[in-house]
Amino acid sequence: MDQSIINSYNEAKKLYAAHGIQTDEVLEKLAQIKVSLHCWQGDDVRGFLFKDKELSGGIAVTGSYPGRAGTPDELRQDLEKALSLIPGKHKVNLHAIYADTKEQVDLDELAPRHFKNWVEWAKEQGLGLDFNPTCFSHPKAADGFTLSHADEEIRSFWIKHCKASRSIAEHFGRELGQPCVTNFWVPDGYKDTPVDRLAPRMRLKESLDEIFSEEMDPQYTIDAVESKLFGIGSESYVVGSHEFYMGYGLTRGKAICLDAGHFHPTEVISNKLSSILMFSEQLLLHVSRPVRWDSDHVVTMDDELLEIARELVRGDLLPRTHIGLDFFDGSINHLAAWVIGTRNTIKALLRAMLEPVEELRAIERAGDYTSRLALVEEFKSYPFGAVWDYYCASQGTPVREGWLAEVKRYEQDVLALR
Ligand SMILES: C[C@H](O)[C@H](O)[C@@H](O)C(=O)CO
Ligand SMILES: [Mn+2]
Repeated sequence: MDQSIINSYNEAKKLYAAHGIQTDEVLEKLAQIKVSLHCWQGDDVRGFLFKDKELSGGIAVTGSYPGRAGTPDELRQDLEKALSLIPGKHKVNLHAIYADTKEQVDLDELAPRHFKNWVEWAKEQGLGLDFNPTCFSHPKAADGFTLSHADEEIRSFWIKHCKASRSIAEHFGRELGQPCVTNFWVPDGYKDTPVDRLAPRMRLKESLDEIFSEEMDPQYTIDAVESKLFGIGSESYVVGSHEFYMGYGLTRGKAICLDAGHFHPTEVISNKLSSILMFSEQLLLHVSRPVRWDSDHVVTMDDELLEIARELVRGDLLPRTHIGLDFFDGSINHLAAWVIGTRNTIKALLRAMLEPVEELRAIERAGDYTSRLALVEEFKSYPFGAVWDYYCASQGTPVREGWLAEVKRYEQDVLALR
């Protein structure tokens, strides 16, 4: 390792130690945290099963940056490259449409064999896998309804798909020796104000109860349910609202998934973590960045990211929280998006771990809000960068923007040839 990185780290170490923060221990803890990289950033949410089908479900990717993955092998190659530039050992989050098979198979017939190559690859790479049923970009989701559809035939198709997804997830968990988080998100909703808000919600509840009727070992798979406020084409009403899934998750023992882009523009998920985890065993996060709407921008080091990280660290909520990413930007290099968003998420957690939490808590309890504000603000310019650089180097990953040259080289040697 470069001596200047070690020297800067040692200087930073002393400053943090003066506040009772042991940086070596912090880095050991940080290395244990897994972030789930969403495969769909790699190909603009197209998948491989129905490549010609337009993206639907009220979500949108903009941009036409060249080089996106067009085959499972390309996607895995890109993920490997991105992961080599991110410190730590992580997970990859798959959607059902990313099945790697030559069979012509519809979503309701998917089985673990269609993901064999993914499992083999994850084993080789020492990665965990997470999973999602894909309830969009399919003719049976064309009118915007899936699990809450009024047509029984369509509803059962989606129930079958979700059940199949759970079996695939369980298989992942068994094979990889770590739980696969299966996230259920459906786009169902109305463009305009509905007359009957209740009936679709009753149907969604029934569908979910049916999907979860088979008990599965949490050692292998953990179910999560994701709410949304609105989507394109479901501006006035979303069946699976926050209140719906709060109730559902809490009464059924399912993890609640909070996507940072799924709330009102000034509403933040960081303020929800301590409440939800008081009543729920586990939580799934979709770390994203909404810009005026659920735009799924690449995660940056903004106030909300830092606040999410602080909540997880200060409340000791990390052991019960699964951290997933959810953004898709087609206007920049697809790998760079993963690297920037994931490195920022990990770096935010590090920053939060490098705050004098106990000292701050005592100050707050004593009512000394002046010192609270002063210390929190001063810590923003403590040398966390030196600790981050040391961490990246010790994990064998590029320091600072060193990763960018590697992405550019990869773009020239690999992506440009696609
Ligand atoms: C593709 C994802 O499942 C999707 O982004 C979902 O998680 C979501 O957030 C929809 O807005
Ligand atoms: Mn999401």
